[in-house]
Amino acid sequence: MAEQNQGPLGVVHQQIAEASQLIQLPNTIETILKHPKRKVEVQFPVEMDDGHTQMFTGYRTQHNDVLGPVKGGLRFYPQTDEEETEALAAWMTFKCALVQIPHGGAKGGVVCDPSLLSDREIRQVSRGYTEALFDLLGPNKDVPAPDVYTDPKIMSVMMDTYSRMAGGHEPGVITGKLPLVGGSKARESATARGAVYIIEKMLEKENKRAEDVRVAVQGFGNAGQIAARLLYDMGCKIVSVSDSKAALYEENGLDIPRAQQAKAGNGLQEYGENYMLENNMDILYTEADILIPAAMEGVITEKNAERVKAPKIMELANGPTTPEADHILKDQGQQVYPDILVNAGGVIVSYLESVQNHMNYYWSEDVINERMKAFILEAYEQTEKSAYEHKTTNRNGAMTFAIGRLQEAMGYRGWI
Ligand SMILES: NC(=O)C1=CN([C@@H]2O[C@H](COP(=O)(O)OP(=O)(O)OC[C@H]3O[C@@H](n4cnc5c(N)ncnc54)[C@H](O)[C@@H]3O)[C@@H](O)[C@H]2O)C=CC1
Ligand SMILES: O=C(O)CCC(=O)C(=O)O
Repeated sequence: MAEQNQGPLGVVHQQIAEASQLIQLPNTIETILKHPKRKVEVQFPVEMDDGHTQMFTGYRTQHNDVLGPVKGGLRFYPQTDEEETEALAAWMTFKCALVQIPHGGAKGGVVCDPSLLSDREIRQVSRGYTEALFDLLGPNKDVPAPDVYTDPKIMSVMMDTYSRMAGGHEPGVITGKLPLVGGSKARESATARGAVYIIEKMLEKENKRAEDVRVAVQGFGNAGQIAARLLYDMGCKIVSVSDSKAALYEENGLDIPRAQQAKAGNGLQEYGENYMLENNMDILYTEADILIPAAMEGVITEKNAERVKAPKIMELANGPTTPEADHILKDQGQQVYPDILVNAGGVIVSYLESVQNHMNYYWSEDVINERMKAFILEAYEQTEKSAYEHKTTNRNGAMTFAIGRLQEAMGYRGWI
């Protein structure tokens, strides 16, 4: 049954309800999982380059900390709001539980369009947000990280602001920093690489060659662009890529290094007019073996799920598929690999970054990739095993496994 709220919060509540029903979860636990521990809205002033002062609004939701300090990204995005932040924080709780790292879930956002801000203004927004939330953050409380339109430079400035206020070096307060100031190697590519490890394993199980696999990737930022490049380097045919302004399509496979060059220049459209899809969203309906939504929430809904042709949908974005669309895709025989599994490489390496910060000793890229691979492939096996045992979808498989761990921890800690 569809819940009234069809935004991201309605989506995550429906996902919790479906999984809870499958494992006959006690009502109290389902209720706890539908309510964040804390959500805050902050307003802070920033002096703009022209001398005037502008107020900015920021959000942070700490969803559930039964497994450890809460953790989750921060987006600088004009349309971000309290509801989106709360939904994304809940997904972080289930993601961390699924991949078995000792963290709870959180998420944050600042309402702004960084493409309209100078570097100095972005830095001041990062400082203002950190100052406003200082009391709630900390290596053992809440550890933010990058998400949409935020990057390692922003994370480094936030770490600097927190450290100054705390009166000592505190690298573990935030992850996704630049390596020179305590960031982990391999964090920038981690979200995409985690998904690629799963795809490699899947191809191995199905006895398929990368060269025979056609992939479409929606979103050409940290997650999408790096995934497209890693899969291209592996030999897959990347038939379509898109960002917020343009979508490219080439039946025989795009030249991804050339697309990256175009993106770094004037935009994907620079790749060539002949390759442009008329409508950006048409990327979702291309003939591909794997569709990777890697941009925003709610792009596959009951309105367009019937048009999606790819037999496998790997959710590199958070929340791209609504529950109604999930049901349509299942009836059409398509498999959706859920966000809390597919994009977990990012938070796994973030966890490894905080471990390195606590030790003050840093590992090589190979060590980090190998450790992340072990975590994510274990979660992949658990997802399929749980889906098989409950005769259900991979999303419900992942959610029931994660909820089972949360339930057990709540019991041990005496919450229930
Ligand atoms: N950065 C990370 O470590 C992680 C990111 N994610 C998720 O991955 C998704 C993408 O995040 P990032 O790549 O980090 O952000 P990003 O800021 O690096 O890139 C976002 C990309 O999405 C594109 N985009 C925005 N609206 C679009 C639209 N309507 N159609 C097509 N493309 C559109 C933008 O043009 C840009 O290329 C988000 O859902 C995020 O929550 C999930 C786990 C970790
Ligand atoms: O790296 C992290 O801590 C969180 C990344 C994130 O925001 C996500 O997985 O959605």
